[in-house]
Amino acid sequence: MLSLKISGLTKVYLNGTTALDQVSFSAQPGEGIVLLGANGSGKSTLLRCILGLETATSGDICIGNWQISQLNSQQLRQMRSQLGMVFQKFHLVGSLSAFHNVLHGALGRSTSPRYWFPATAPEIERKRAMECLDRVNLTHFAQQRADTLSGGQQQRVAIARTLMQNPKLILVDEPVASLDPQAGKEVMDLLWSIVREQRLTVICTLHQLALAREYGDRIIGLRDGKIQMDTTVNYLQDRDLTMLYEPEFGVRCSELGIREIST
Ligand SMILES: Nc1ncnc2c1ncn2[C@@H]1O[C@H](COP(=O)(O)OP(=O)(O)OP(=O)(O)O)[C@@H](O)[C@H]1O
Repeated sequence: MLSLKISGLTKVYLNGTTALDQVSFSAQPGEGIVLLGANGSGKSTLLRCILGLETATSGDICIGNWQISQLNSQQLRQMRSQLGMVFQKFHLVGSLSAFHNVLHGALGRSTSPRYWFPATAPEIERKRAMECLDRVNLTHFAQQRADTLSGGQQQRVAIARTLMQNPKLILVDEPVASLDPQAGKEVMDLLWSIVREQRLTVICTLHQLALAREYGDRIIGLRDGKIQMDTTVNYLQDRDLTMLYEPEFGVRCSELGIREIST
């Protein structure tokens, strides 16, 4: 379990775009945060800064005892090995089996070539990979090529690969954007039950407001790189959601599943 503290984080890209503007918040161990915001509001930039893939223009990020701006590249790699990442597009190696993809989750622990192949990986890692596949209910698909699995199954393999890392904090970027509603719900149920049982800290970007309401303990909304709202789901107001998405983006509230505001 890791805590996360973001203080005054600002990111201005070289072309002058301010993607994040004085973003500050903390996440406690075991907290499930859903990050909302229209396209271009800064969600991916925030995740990339947390991963140390983008350098902040100012401000800082502390993950556990690591202060990201102070880390050298070796320390950054060490820090990243504690973070799991689940992406919209799965990022599996399609020609490899589900099992082999999951095994690759152990590569953060060792760069030894032994870890690259199922035949040479240590027995303990192979056993763990099967346990991770079992946790996502894919034991029977272990030897199947990843690119022959359905989208929902591929996302479950990606979750198993993340589990293989033994992450303390998980960053999830639109995990169900390429899935149909049923598969998306199954993936979210699975992901959140794992997060709960392991008390992982999770930050998950979503575009589906119904899912955000269902799964987020806490919802942080970004607009134009600024935090527009930070609230627990019980206190989430339709008005707050409207402020995130309207009016500049021209999205009708009803299309987003937000009730129209009567005032
Ligand atoms: N490498 C980059 N160089 C310049 N500008 C960038 C770069 N990456 C992102 N931006 C800009 O930063 C802003 C925030 O982008 P970001 O991708 O973080 O938003 P987002 O909320 O993740 O959007 P989406 O929901 O569409 O994924 C946008 O205006 C985007 O055009």
